[in-house]
Amino acid sequence: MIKLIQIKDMFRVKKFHLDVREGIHQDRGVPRIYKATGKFSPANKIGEGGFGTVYKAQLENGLTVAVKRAKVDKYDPSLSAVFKNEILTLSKIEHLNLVRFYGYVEHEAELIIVIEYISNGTLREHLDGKCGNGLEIAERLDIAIDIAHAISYLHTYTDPPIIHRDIKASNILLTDKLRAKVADFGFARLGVEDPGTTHISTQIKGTAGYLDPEYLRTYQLTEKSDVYSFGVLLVEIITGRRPIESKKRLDERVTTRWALKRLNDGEAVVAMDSRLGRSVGSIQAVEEVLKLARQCLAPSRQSRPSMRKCAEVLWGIRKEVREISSLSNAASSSSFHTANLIETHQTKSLQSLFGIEGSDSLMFVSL
Ligand SMILES: Nc1ncnc2c1ncn2[C@@H]1O[C@H](COP(=O)(O)OP(=O)(O)OP(=O)(O)O)[C@@H](O)[C@H]1O
Repeated sequence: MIKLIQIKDMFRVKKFHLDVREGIHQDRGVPRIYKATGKFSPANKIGEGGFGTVYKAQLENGLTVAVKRAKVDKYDPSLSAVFKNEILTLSKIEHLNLVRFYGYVEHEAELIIVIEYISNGTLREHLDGKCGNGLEIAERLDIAIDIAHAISYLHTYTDPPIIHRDIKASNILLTDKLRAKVADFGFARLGVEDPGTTHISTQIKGTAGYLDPEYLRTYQLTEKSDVYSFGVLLVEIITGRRPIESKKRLDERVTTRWALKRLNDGEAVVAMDSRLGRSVGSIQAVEEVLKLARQCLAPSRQSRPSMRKCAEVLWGIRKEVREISSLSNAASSSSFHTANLIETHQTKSLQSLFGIEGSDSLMFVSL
């Protein structure tokens, strides 16, 4: 029988470790996953990553899930290592803005992870216009805040902290209500447990364009490497561009460098995604988000804010945008009111001038 670890069970870490140590040889789990995915039918395929293929599946109990099937290669054990790492990390976490883990199957050559199915594509697909109707500034801010909450949770509220190491727009899944869920924990690492230690020394993992230069140089990994990637992601959210745009002019190829130059030259609006509506609120938000990105992208990790601080700054920006938009709504409705008053006044004056009354007079005025 497929082992679908219930959410409440996932926190019995001891039980999970036992499962991992002994392995779960669920010979009957595989047929059930075969059935749920239509024998891994291409029609049910929803994505392909470097380490496996993702399928949409319907379990017997009616639950729709995403099934990630590892590309198991006996000559390349690193593939299954990435998968097992993802299982281990997913089993330790639960947060509204992280993709939910249901269970896994390991049997002979099959290694399968069963996770929550998120229906609305990735953030990158939305920014590319392949999904959805284009994201407005308020939606982009909400998404950035959701991601900041998810990473803050990983850094602050798990013990030991978890460093994701692959924060990028294609790893952010969106729900129908445009809530963001961080996915893909294949590269995640447990952070330092000992308060006297500042970093972990480890080989470089991640995606080009999002990688912390200090980690690249020193092989020292801390939570601040995720903060750096989050800074790249913020620039991506604001500009709509990918971190590396190889077809652009030389000075525009590295998006963070180009966007921060625009910010430093006092023309942040130039870096704003052309699909974003221009308003006082959105332009101000773009500038403020780029300022936060600039801090996240500081060359030295000590100068970067914590993810918690990033979330707080983003809350402040969202609050300002809401205030500006409600003020401008109030102003436009009050100017509408004033215009109405003027028109009524003019109507009355004209009525008295021409000695006419009723709806004809209104027609006359509107002519
Ligand atoms: N839980 C899910 N619900 C819906 N779609 C998903 C889910 N997980 C992944 N996908 C889809 O499958 C694609 C591949 O996901 P996967 O995590 O395997 O790789 P990736 O992050 O795109 O690439 P890589 O692992 O090489 O960085 C995603 O881009 C997404 O479109």
